[in-house]
Amino acid sequence: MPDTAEPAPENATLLETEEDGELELPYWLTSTAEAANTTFLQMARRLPRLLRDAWLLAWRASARTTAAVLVLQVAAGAAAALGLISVVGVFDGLLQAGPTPERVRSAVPSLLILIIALAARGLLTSAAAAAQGRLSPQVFEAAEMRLLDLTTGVDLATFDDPDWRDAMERARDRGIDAAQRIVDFGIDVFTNVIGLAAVAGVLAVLHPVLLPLLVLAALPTGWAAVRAARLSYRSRLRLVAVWRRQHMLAQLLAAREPAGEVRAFTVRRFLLAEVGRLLRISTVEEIRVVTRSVRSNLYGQALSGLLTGFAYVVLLWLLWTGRMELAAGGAAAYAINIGISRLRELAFSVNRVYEYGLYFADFQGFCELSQQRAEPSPDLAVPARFTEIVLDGVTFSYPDASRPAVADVSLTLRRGQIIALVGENGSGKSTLAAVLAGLYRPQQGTVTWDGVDVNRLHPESLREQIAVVMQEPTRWPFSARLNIAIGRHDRVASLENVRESARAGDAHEFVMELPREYETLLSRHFTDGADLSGGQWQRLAVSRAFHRDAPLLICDEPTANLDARAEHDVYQRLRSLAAGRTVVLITHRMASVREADRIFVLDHGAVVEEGDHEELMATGGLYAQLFTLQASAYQSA
Ligand SMILES: Nc1ncnc2c1ncn2[C@@H]1O[C@H](COP(=O)(O)OP(=O)(O)OP(=O)(O)O)[C@@H](O)[C@H]1O
Repeated sequence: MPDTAEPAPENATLLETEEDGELELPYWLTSTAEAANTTFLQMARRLPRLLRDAWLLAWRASARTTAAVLVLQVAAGAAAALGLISVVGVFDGLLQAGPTPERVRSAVPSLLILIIALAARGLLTSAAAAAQGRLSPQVFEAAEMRLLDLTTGVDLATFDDPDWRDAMERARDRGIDAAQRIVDFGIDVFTNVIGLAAVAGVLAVLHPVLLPLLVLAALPTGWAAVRAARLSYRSRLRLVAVWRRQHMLAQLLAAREPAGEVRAFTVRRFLLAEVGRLLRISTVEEIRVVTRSVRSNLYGQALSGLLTGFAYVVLLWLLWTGRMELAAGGAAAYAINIGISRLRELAFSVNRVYEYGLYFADFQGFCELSQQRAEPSPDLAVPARFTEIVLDGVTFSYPDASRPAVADVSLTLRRGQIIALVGENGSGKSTLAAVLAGLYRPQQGTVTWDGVDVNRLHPESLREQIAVVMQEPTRWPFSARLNIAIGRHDRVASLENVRESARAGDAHEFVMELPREYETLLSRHFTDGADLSGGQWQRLAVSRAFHRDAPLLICDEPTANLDARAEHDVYQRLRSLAAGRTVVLITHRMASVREADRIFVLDHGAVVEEGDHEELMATGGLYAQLFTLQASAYQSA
């Protein structure tokens, strides 16, 4: 076991030693790191932007509820101000000359206003809290939907871009939660600012010197709050990499798929130790940050306390020297008290806004990036049935790849043909199939459907015409029935339709043996869920493609996991299905390719041979070599 599994000493500030490369800021965090290494003033300038973004998010989630929260909070602030002003009237009444019953009587109207204002404030604050309670989950919902919408709206090649994937994972990890929190705390900031404005307004009316005194008393608390925010902001930034790694490992340890390997390779203790080490790092760091924040807060509060005391002394001096009425003095003391508690709450919510701002930046960064990468969607729709698809000089490279995966390929597919793509591993067959399926846009060359460039067609309308059996078909955690019917989810499918497709894909028999037949849930993650073998999943995928009933069927090794009999059956059906349709077949089983109308042999992304089986065998090239090799292997077996 590596020595990294040793628990860290309690007092070590592990993150400051930086011996572990993992704790250095990864390259993808550098821009956020710049944001964290900002001065006090720059931090202060960030606040309005964060609040504006929170406001936009809330407004998009529900304009009505957001407006309700704001109006109610402003009204509550106004009621609070009215309450404060009526305190002056109460003191005024009570402190005037004359017999006590007379004084009480003259204080009653103001007292009534005070009671009504306090009650109104209570009601308005509760209504605002209720509206905020409704808004918060709506923001979460909107943020999650926006993220998924943008994720699924980018073109497939973007998924191969590591920077985008990284941004996506960070946004998913904490970004959505941060979006919700930043709105919550943004509203709290607003609420406290309104409350404070009410207090400040009243103090300014009572005596102009009181307002600067309140601000002075607030400064140390504000300083402590921003300092604590900066400390935790920086520390979180440094911990993000550790958290992500710990989170990923913890998820792997709890997932079904790696559970077998975790045991078979006896890596349980090793992985637990690694998770423990990462947790320890963040625990030690968090304790360190909390200790320092508490210390700053203590200094801030103590100084604020002293300055508040000073404010009261000035107040007494104003009264003593007759510069202020006793009634106004009483109200001012009350207002200062409320103002200080408002300030404390404001500091807390500003702190939280900064904290969540870090993750919220991930969310927004990802949204911007994905909007730039969104798939273009021109209006032109594909004709219902095509006669010819032509690829002319098509070249496609993956992001950051040194050489193209498909290089200068020209070929023609006609309606009703079975086309086979063959070649060794990595020769570009799957990539070419994805280009044909309209999933990748070639950087050079054109793909035309009956003479129309696919770039001018709406991508979804193009894909409506295509059914694909992927090399690794998706195992949808739905019922067997829905796993097939999802091939045409927009069309109501009777069980009989689904059965027909299942028969065509050779899935019917095993589905009937499942505990609840077509209604069996195909996921072990749920109670009563069943799992299938690799070959059975593949048969379901073939059935799904049959069910899609599209004029172009692309099969990327549809039989790789099938036994010999199932493979034979599937190909027989593919052939009968090809009538009136075009089938593109990718397979390493050369015997299945034999009867294709046209065979294209790929090598390093380029088509090196083409023809039917006889023609290619006669040429004696790569195809003949591959075919003879496989045939002789079977014969000698
Ligand atoms: N998502 C990807 N990102 C980057 N490179 C990729 C990606 N997928 C494939 N490649 C590269 O593109 C080349 C062609 O791969 P492709 O999967 O098209 O080959 P193939 O002929 O289908 O292989 P196989 O027979 O193994 O399925 C390979 O060099 C591969 O490494």
